Amino acid sequence: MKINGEKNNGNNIIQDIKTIKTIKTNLKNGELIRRLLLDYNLLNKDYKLKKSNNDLYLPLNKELEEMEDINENDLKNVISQNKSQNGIIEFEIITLKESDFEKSNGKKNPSFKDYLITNYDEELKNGTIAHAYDIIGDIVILQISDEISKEERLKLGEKAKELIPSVRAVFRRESDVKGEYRVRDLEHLAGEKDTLTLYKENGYKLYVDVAKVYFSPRLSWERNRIMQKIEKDDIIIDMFCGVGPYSIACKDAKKIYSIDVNPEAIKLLKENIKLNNLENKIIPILEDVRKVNLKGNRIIMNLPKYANQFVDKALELVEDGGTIHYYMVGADLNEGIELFKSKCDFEVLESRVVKSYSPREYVFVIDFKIIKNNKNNKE
Ligand SMILES: C[S@@+](CC[C@H](N)C(=O)[O-])C[C@H]1O[C@@H](n2cnc3c(N)ncnc32)[C@H](O)[C@@H]1O
Repeated sequence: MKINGEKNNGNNIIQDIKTIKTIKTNLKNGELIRRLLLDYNLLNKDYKLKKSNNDLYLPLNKELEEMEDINENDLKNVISQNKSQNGIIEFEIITLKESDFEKSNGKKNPSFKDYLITNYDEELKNGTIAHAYDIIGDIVILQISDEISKEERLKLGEKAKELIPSVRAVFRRESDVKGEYRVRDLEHLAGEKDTLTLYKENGYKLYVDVAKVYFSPRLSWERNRIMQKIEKDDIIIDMFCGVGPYSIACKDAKKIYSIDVNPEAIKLLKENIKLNNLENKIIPILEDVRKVNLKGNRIIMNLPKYANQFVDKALELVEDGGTIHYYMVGADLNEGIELFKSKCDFEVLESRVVKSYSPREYVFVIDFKIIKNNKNNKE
């Protein structure tokens, strides 16, 4: 990152000072924050941590600025919510000069992103190759357009395998998520062809088969937000559970009903329930949610593209006074609010952009507290 291009007192020398976003905390909380940053792949391993008196400085990845789904506030929330044994974690996010840090290893390999920037500048600019990629367990999924030749795609796959740490297999997105199961086609580029992996986030683990089920690591921040809202008496209905990331994030609730129509997702959900010792809490249901008859006080509707078709069903499932976490795709979240206005009385507890979806559309989440469910009262 280059900022501060300054003219030097008439000498006309342009000075580029490389800076690094950094977390400053005390030594006592340093280890906890270091582990959190590693979990989210946000610790910049090119530099050594810096100690000064009682303070520790942890350099952040430049990804923090590049990724549209993580912002500084999200990071602050996640850290604040992980209370240390002694209570509140004190920290601040500051900007330091690169020269304030010692390089961790002078002979270090370039990162995959550095490799892309050096060799594919044009493609990054015209969007045929993206900076961003997903890491799910030990599988990497790149975003490379069909316009890039197969030979070049395979070469990029091999480079990603070489330069991204702990990678077993590299694929590329061959289509958008599609169909009822919301699964995308993948092209294998390098490493093993096995698509099953073990993924960790927010203190739980998940088996994910990237070729058979929907899964997005970019929602881990959002799941953390939901996790913090769970009360011990909550009855959760996860209407579109997939392999269960939201259901498992709700593990402090009393009971969680997890529904999906994809048999592969429910098969993995059952494994994930065992993996996280939640057999007595989560009830997996392989079914079209339209056919399910249940009641809960917290409903999770993570099917953003078609959420508007399932609002009546969600209102049938929710108790009066309960909450619906409504994920939707659109240009403006008022589209969702207007839809609910025609069906029930509610209060909006919280709303936010979760991630961008297309050049003009976003995935939003709106937390609706359902005060009076007019539709059910009429029936
Ligand atoms: C966007 S994915 C979300 C999965 C999961 N919540 C997650 O975050 O990984 C939506 C899920 O809804 C499921 N689905 C689609 N239509 C459904 C229906 N009518 N009833 C139940 N599940 C459905 C799909 O199979 C898919 O797994």
